[in-house]
Amino acid sequence: MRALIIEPSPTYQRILSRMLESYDFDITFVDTATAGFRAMTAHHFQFVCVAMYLADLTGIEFCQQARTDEQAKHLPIFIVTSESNPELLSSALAAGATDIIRKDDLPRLEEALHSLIPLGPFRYNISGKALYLEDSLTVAKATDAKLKRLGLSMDHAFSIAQALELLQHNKYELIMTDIVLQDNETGIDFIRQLRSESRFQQTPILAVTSLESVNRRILALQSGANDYISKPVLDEELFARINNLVSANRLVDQLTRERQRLLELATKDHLTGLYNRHFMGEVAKRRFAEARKHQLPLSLLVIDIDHFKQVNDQHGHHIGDKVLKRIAEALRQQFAEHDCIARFGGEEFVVLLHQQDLTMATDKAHQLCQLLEQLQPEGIATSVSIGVTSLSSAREEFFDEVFARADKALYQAKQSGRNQVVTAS
Ligand SMILES: Nc1nc2c(ncn2[C@@H]2O[C@H](COP(=O)(O)OP(=O)(O)OP(=O)(O)O)[C@@H](O)[C@H]2O)c(=O)[nH]1
Repeated sequence: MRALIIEPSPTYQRILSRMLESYDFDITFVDTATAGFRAMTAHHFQFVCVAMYLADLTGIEFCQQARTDEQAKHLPIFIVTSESNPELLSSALAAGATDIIRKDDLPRLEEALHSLIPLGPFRYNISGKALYLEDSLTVAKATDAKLKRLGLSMDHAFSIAQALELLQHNKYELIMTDIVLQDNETGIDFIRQLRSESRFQQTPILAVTSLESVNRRILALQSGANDYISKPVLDEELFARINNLVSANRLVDQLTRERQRLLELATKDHLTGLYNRHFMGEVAKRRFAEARKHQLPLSLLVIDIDHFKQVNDQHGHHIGDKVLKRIAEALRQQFAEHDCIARFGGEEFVVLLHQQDLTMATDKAHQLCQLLEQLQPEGIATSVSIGVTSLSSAREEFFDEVFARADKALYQAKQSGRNQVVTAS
């Protein structure tokens, strides 16, 4: 990594040198624009800092001249100055300076370098794999080398079929596609195909288009590409666009995971992973309304472990927890996904049986009672008592009322000796 500093003041040369030394730059110091141009012909620099006033040119004139040279057209050039005259500063930007760094605000140079220079100490924080659909092996190889410098390894596909095959077996941080492909295929078809599948809805897609094809670029974006880059591809632009795409996608991933975590915390019981009482209340509201509206059956089981206090007392709370988890697992296996199962508290569980009438619900309750009697979680003989009821079709009922009826049935099951089902209509 080479940097060029064109600075006549030895003091500022020292200050800049000290500031950049931790970044392991190979720095060339010169004190005139002429010497600067000479150095730029001899070496390739990653960026240049130039003072505003030099013996031969101003920093503004230096920028103007540098920008006429093809090699230095896109080179980051920072004018480092004590000047604060806004007109002077805006003419520096107009002349092609990348940024103006005030001498009393030098840390801004570091910030600017972080966003501009993709290599060395300023390497983007990217890793993983990219897929590139490109029918030219030469272009693909050159891109592979560039992506390696960014920290991405690249798989290359010549055709859409090959790309889709690779996507079956690999996870990619980024998908790049050329727009014009061989055999009447286009990158637009590929992008549309990807976006039609839910698993690729969020994957960042970068379209690679030729400079003049504005319509294709628009079509690529309309088809679902997140961004495009035009050929001939400039390294710095490619790095910046990829970095933006991959970082934004990671942020979305992170937020999605966090949202999922918060949702779990709010809706699930932390010990068993079953829904909690609050969530069951919310689901019940919707299911009750739906059942009333369409005259559908709906039933409720209230399940309570018998003499659970003895399990805790004889085997310890820790084993009691394991028993609760094992019973929760059995409930999950026993009921369908659309039946809402919740731990209501302590050793009590509630199941909302979707579109099942009282007879069906009672059968299920009996099966469950037998299953749990045989389960012997942690080698401990356990049983449950179950109260069953259904939503009345004759009159409007709400959850609390139906729950109270099932709970009363459960109480009767306990009173009648436990390990049994009582049905209330
Ligand atoms: N291990 C464990 N025990 C719990 C938890 N929540 C509640 N309990 C225990 O569950 C037991 C419930 O006892 P009781 O309400 O007397 O009921 P029971 O012993 O099951 O008797 P019956 O319901 O009448 O058959 C108490 O000992 C509580 O401490 C929990 O999260 N983990």
